[in-house]
Amino acid sequence: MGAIRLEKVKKTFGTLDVIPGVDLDINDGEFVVFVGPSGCGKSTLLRLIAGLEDVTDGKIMIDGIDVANEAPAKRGLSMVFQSYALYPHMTVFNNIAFGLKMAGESKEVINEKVQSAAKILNLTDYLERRPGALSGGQRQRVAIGRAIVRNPAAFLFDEPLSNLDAALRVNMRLEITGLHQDLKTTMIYVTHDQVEAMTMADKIVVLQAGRVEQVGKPMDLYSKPANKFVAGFIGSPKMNFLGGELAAKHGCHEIGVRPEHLVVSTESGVIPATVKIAEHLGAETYLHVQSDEFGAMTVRATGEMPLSGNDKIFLTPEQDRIHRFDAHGLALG
Ligand SMILES: Nc1ncnc2c1ncn2[C@@H]1O[C@H](COP(=O)(O)OP(=O)(O)OP(=O)(O)O)[C@@H](O)[C@H]1O
Repeated sequence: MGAIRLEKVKKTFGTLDVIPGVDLDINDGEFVVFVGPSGCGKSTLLRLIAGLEDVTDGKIMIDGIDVANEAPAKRGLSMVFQSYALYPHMTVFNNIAFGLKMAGESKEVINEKVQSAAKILNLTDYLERRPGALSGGQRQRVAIGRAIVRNPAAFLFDEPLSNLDAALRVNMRLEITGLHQDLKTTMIYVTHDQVEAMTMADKIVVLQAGRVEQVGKPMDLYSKPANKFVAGFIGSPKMNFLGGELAAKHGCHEIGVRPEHLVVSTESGVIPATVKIAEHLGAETYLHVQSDEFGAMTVRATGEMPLSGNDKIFLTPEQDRIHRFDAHGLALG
């Protein structure tokens, strides 16, 4: 089991109100991603769940029991850190086995669990090496192995991939998603990278300044963001926000149009613009353009797009892809 519920969880550091009050339900077996900009409180929220920080107020329920005042070891959760936190003088086997040895497990049980985790993580050939002789991705897998053998109610990941290079990050992302599919254990994953959130999560929790801005499935946040913050944070490149008469025509303060929802024409359209930079990626092209009325905008076009700097173009938002926002930045239905 691994259902986690936060009830009015608050955290202050001295006079700093980092988490003013969060309510959240995480279902057993769910992959939940906490995402938000630097300093929004996502690591703090994870550390509160893990018990590495004490709550100022509120309840942390794991399978119906409030663990807010329990020691970390009593919560049945396993945390995987960005820094791996491996013991450099121990072999991979002993690093993975460490927690089990401390818990007084028998040699047979330890061997069986370590071998089984090593198999899942493709580490069988590396069990006798020390962490210094491993790649970053392999070290990360050892850290995950150490979490797996404890058979936790939930795995907690704190930006586990941010020390890895871009290609390895994509690989490890797939490995962790695959691991979740195999183990079906609750996972809470903290990242500032909305691409990781979109690709890995069953459920995304978008945080800003310690507040939950929106909770939902990745594609729901993409297609129905609750406000401008979520609209601008989820999706890449970022949504364009356009005010003025165009917004007034749609009965709102501002409209939001994603770069992939602007139709590009060299002949006619709603928004005249000048291409500043065209980034040709092969399958798609990012156009960074300037409009007299709306300023800098980004457009994502697919197919052949033989455009370059200073070309004059016209952009037309796809009607059914327009997001409408009021003066407070809240989405209008
Ligand atoms: N021990 C502490 N004492 C005082 N302030 C802290 C402490 N830990 C965190 N904070 C503050 O709480 C806020 C949230 O920090 P937190 O690390 O949770 O953010 P984050 O969203 O994980 O950011 P990042 O992506 O940069 O790690 C920040 O303003 C931070 O400076």
